[in-house]
Amino acid sequence: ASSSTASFSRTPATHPLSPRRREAPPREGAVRVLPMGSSDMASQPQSDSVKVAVNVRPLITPELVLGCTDCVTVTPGEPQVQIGPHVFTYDHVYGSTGSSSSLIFEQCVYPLVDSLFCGYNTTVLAYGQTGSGKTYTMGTNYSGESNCGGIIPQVMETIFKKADAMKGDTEFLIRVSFIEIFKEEVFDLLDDPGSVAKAAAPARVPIQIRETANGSITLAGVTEAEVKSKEEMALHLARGSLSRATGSTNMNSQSSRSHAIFTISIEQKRTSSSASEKSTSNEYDILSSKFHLVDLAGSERAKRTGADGLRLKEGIHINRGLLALGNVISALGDEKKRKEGAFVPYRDSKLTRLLQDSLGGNSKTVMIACISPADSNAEETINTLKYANRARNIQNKAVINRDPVTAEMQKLRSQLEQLQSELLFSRSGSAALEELQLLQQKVSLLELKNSELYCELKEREMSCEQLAQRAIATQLEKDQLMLKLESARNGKSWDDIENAGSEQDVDLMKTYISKIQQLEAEVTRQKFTTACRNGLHDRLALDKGMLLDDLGSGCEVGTLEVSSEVDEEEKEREHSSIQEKLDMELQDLDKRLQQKEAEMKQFAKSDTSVLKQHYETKLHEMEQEKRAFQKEIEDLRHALAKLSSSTDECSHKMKDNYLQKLSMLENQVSQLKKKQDAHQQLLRQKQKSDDAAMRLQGEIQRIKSQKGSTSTKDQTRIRAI
Ligand SMILES: Nc1ncnc2c1ncn2[C@@H]1O[C@H](COP(=O)(O)OP(=O)(O)OP(=O)(O)O)[C@@H](O)[C@H]1O
Repeated sequence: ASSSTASFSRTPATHPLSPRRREAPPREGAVRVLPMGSSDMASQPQSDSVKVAVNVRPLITPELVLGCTDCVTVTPGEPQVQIGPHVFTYDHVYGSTGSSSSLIFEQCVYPLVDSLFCGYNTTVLAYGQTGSGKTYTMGTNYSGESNCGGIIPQVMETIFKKADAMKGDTEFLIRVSFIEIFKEEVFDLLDDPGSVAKAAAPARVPIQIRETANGSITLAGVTEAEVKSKEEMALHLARGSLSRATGSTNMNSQSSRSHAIFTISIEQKRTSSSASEKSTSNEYDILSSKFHLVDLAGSERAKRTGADGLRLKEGIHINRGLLALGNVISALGDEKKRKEGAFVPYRDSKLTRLLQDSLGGNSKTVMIACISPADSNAEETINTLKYANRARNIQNKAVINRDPVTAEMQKLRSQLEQLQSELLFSRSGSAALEELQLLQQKVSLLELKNSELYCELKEREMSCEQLAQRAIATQLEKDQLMLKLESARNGKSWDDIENAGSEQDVDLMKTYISKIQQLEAEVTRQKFTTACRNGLHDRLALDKGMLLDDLGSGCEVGTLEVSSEVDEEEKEREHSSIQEKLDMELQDLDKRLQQKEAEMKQFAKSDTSVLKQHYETKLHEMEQEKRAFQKEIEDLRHALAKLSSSTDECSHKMKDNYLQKLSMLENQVSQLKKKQDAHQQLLRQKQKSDDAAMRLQGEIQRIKSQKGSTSTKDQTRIRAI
């Protein structure tokens, strides 16, 4: 981890991978930034409105215990939320019978990761009242569990997947920082490795916010830890989450008392080796971009949170920061004010200063408004929805962040080359100079075309990837529906069917589907290779025919005979090199087939009957356990019902105890149910994957025999030639 000046600026710091890297001073110092108008180094700003999604969490146990009812309605098939007489429309709505919450990442955040790799700054911001599910949605309270489903863990995974895929021609430098704004002071959550103990909090030194001459915001001395893997990044997230200030209130037993910003910085340098690539890569040389993942503290009312003393003070600071944020959103979201160029009060709080670029600046931003559906929270929910609605009008101006020093160097270098060649050719006459200029024009046109094609290629690659993801999702949905249908046919009740399918199963299904897709793609590729090779042989045969025709057409002149001999020799050489190539291709094919076969064997190796027996015993045990828990729950509910009529202190305490125990038991039962369903799904999945493996094995067998026959044909043809 390095301690440096982190930039929240509109443009990047100098890339450490650049040829002449400027070392940043250890704690503070101005980062060289590119003026917004420099069009040769930064691309034209993309006007982009802030996208807003609403996530409605389910009613949680404390709300159910209090007898709250659901007062939020999502219009089917529309990103629209209704609460009382108010109707709001957003870019997306999730939860409470809107789209499934698991789609948030895919639809809202995945495109931002793509933009991050194209050099844009990006932000995801979770906003909402206390206890509305911001931390849950963002996954900020990450404890190291691999499958917690929050946005940040998924972002981490996707970033490293993409970086791995681009490793061939791009060098990456990935860093993370994690800060919190607690009582209007900024603290570094990665600063102290042992900062788990909250008692150490007073010793923490707040970080200063600095503003450079051109208005960019930096954090002096914040830890920017370089990470090489998803696991390393996750470790920093988990460590920072532990250090974050949380406390218990009546509204949330684990309430975040600070605004947290987890920032992933990516610096990429293309390392294209071929000369043609180099000529077009100038513009893509070094890109620096940042992904801010913001989990705000929730707005709260002291009356409802029951906060006093320290908690009350924290609450006041939280509300003050959120009020300032609300004012900024209002100023930016009001079209009339924006057109009049009204003042935006970014400087009113540290939160708004740090989010200056995310709201109305150089960033592509998605805001996720989290709401509770409980009628007791209706007033706060309406407020959140109103703010979210206003945020949709905010216009950002995102630019691709290129490293300014490298871009400047590149420009100077090409100027120098131009001048040198002009000087050289001015000495050898004006005709040569004209010719040179024509050639230069041609070259720059070709370079332009090349870079356009490169961009198009990248876009196509991205859309291909997205399509593949969509295909997996659709297949998954189809499989789930088939499972449900099967369950319905087996006489399962609708409730059981609806509740079946834990996240674990969904993941397992995803893995199988993508594996099957991979194998199918491999099979198609091999078919294609065989077809290409056959085409090549046909062409070779044709060539040979033409050659014989040429020879037989009576070349009487001696010189012609000589040239034919030379031609023949050349063709022979060509053919033998093609033969070598084909041999290598065949060997490669053989190797691949062996690999696939080994994979298939592995796939089919596990003994279904033993597995089945194991799972069935497990299922039986779980059923027993679940029944015992359910009985206990029933008993507790009876006891509770009896106690609810009495008002004395002792019964009150007992009631509290029972409630606690009840929610604990409910939790255990739901865990067990999930496990049980997971086991059942595993059994079904095993069967399915066996079928798929069989199918693929058949396919491979077919290719093998095809390969055998084509290889004999190859040999015969080549021998004939
Ligand atoms: N989608 C969801 N499904 C199930 N439970 C949820 C969901 N979202 C939130 N919860 C539960 O609601 C409670 C409050 O969530 P969380 O702590 O994320 O709220 P918050 O908005 O971050 O609150 P605060 O602002 O006080 O920190 C937690 O117990 C969490 O497990």
